[in-house]
Amino acid sequence: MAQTDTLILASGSPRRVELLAQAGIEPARLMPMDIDETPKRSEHPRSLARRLSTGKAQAALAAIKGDPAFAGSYILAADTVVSVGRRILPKTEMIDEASSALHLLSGRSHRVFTGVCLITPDRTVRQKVIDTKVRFKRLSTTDIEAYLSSGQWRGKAGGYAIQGIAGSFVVKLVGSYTNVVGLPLYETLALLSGEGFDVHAGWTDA
Ligand SMILES: Cc1cn([C@H]2C[C@H](O)[C@@H](COP(=O)(O)OP(=O)(O)OP(=O)(O)O)O2)c(=O)[nH]c1=O
Repeated sequence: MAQTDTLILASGSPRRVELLAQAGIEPARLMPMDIDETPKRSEHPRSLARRLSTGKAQAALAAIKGDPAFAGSYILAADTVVSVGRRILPKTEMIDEASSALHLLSGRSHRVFTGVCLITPDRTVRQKVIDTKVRFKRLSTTDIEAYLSSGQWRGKAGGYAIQGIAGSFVVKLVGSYTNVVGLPLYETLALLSGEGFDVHAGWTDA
């Protein structure tokens, strides 16, 4: 069975590292991949999450190609997309983007799609997209202004982080919580163990 020392996480997201650690998995290498995340015209959020997670994993594969140090490595990547209907919300880097996203999310349901892609040592490509339905309470002006000043929206799909203050906005969640944070743990571990990775290797007392 493969061990943790063969896992490359093609991500710079601290949340994804934390989520894997939560499941006792510590990647041997972090390889953030900078790819163009612009959605195609009228691209469905599910297809965008699939395409970007696969793109990140393939970019990491290209980066290690031919390097004997990485022979036998597994590459894991993910991409999280938030949508209201067919409308894809941006990963917010500017406060006005976050403000528009929060106004749009207020008092309604939205969906969070996370694509997960695993490339195995024999270069098999496995991918899944998991979606979670989330309903926010109606956000007051004070809620939104206070959230914006918290800065927790920075670098987050849809302008919020459910694992922080925005957890208090959620009136209903149907599906995987970890999927919203950025990596659906149940499905990711199933993918890894299904491809021969020993997901229990790190389940020792901390
Ligand atoms: C919706 C939501 C997103 N997020 C984060 C997860 C991701 O880090 C980010 C979505 O952007 P992504 O492009 O999926 O990931 P990233 O750019 O942060 O990292 P990388 O591409 O290197 O893997 O939003 C939360 O932390 N909490 C949430 O509730």
